[in-house]
Amino acid sequence: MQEPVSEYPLLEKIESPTDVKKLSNAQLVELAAEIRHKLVHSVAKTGGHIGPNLGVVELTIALHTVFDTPKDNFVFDVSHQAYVHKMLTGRQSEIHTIRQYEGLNGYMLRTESEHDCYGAGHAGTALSAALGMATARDLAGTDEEVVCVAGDAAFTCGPTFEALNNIAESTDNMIVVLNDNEWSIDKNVGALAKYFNRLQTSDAYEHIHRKATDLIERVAGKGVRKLVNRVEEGTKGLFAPSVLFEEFGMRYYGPVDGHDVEALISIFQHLKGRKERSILHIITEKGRGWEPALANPGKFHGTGPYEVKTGATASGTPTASDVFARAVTDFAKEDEKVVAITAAMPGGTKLEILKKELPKQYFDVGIAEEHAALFACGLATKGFKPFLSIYSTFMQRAYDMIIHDMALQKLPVRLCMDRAGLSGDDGPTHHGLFDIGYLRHVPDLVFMQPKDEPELRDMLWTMANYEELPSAIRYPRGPIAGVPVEGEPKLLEIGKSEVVEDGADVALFGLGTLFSMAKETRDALEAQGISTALVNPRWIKPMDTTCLEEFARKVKVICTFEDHVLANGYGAGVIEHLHDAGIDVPVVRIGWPNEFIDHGNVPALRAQHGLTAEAAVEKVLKALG
Ligand SMILES: Cc1ncc(C[n+]2csc(CCOP(=O)(O)OP(=O)(O)O)c2C)c(N)n1
Ligand SMILES: CC(=O)[C@@H](O)[C@H](O)COP(=O)(O)O
Ligand SMILES: [Mg+2]
Repeated sequence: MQEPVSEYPLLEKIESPTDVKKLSNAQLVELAAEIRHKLVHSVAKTGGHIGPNLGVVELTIALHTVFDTPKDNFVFDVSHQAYVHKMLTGRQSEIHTIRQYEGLNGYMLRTESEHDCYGAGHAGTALSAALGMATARDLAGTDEEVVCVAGDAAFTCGPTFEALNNIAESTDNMIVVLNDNEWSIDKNVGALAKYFNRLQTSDAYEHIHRKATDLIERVAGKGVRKLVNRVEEGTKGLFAPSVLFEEFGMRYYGPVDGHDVEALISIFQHLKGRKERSILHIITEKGRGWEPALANPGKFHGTGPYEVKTGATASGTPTASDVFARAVTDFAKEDEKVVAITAAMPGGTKLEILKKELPKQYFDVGIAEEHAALFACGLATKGFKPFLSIYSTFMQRAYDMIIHDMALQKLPVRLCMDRAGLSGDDGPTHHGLFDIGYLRHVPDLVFMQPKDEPELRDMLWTMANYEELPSAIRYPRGPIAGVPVEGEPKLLEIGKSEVVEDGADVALFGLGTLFSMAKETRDALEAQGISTALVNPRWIKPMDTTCLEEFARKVKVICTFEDHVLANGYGAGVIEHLHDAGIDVPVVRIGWPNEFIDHGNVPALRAQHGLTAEAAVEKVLKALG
């Protein structure tokens, strides 16, 4: 019987980079087409970073054609664009499991493959890590190549510049690829982005680009030196980036077409073994090869499942981010002192709403969370009301500024931590499971979490009117409880919990997103004749100790619920306080173990780690004896 004709005849034979090296240039072009087709159709089902990965197909093929991982090291910045690398390093048959529970991680992961020399997920780490690897190689006297791939927005990130400043003093031999597609998640921002953009649109670039491409066609495979010297001569002095990077002690090559696999192979063959600090500036298209992503690079930077034909994605219940951005925009309409800041995430935080309606009160500072926090402090000293919206996990970058600049000076910056709690698909680099731990102990700061959408808006309104101290709020990825927001926001009393149901045997304190789980737990306990109180704590700090002590003196067991690790979380604070108050009541806690939680869908991970009403009932009954 005839073998079925494969859709991916070349890709299916790629079990390792060795197989890539066997292909002719023409076959590599064909392989690129197969990879794009596979990516578009597979990510359509799983969701993921389709746009960035479509932009690096030729780059990744060329890298694996010329260099030899795992001996040579590839360090990708963020590594959200490493799906192609995974496909070429023995994982193409598993790419349909990317970001799925117990499937491939959406980022590079040292424990997933020997070809993944460095994990990531947060931006701006690649140059420094690659520099450390290059320096280690020099000290060890080995000869592997270290290649760092960083996007244009990675160059808006502080650590990248810290590495650039240090590179010439650390190694003489490293290759950097600047993958310039003009996009971060939104259009890239800042002086350097404008600079790169001018470069790409200048006549000189067109001239050089044509010449470089013509030359490659004529001399590819022969004296590549001629080609690169010509490009180098052609660009030296013509383009500021070459001056900029040469000031950092790096030899600048480019800009060249990042989709011309033959040209890229020629240039990498030239760069390999030159033992110099080089930066190759390539120009790519985010979403290349799939019309919906090309038309909307922002939407398809990272997306849920979509229709291949149209790019249509499911529209769901309003998310916490929608409620946040709508509320802040409404406040800003009434008060010109209300401003909002994002660190390159206008889409994810939904501050694109404010950007559209009140652009003067909107700021995108690039992937620069530390700077964003300090920028907000400066605004607050002049009487402005800055809402700083940064994902919980990325707010970790601004930890020192929160203590040293905000709390110590009592500057009323409003910290809005989106994606607080388990974020799911992105895995341990993105779960917002540590922010209670890194804020609960900071003096002179108030910190809250809403149980539903209307309370989220009430809390934001309370923050807008609170000038005494910095304030922080945490809310999850997606909807909170799916409760519609109506009417006008209410001011809440700071430090005052909401007692939803009274009870004499057990008291449940369900913080924020897990309030609904606490409610479900109460129903199950009441069904067993156990009188159960249900409290919406609202405030992580100042904790409502009056309410807590009142129940602790009355009931037999207290159970806390939080979408956070248990170590140094909300429940830990409850235990600390009751201990200090000399009240000896058993406290059981529902929350994440103090481990890094894998990627996957939230219900499966909650079930795996005991964040369910059933588990809570079991813990309470056990404590009741
Ligand atoms: C510290 C940090 N802040 C924000 C993000 C969110 N983020 C992920 S990728 C990205 C944009 C990356 O743009 P670029 O480096 O140009 O790569 P491209 O996606 O364009 O290939 C951002 C802002 C992050 N991963 N890490
Ligand atoms: C790679 C990165 O850090 C972002 O693209 C992140 O994946 C966005 O997360 P959300 O999908 O939760 O907005
Ligand atoms: Mg980019």
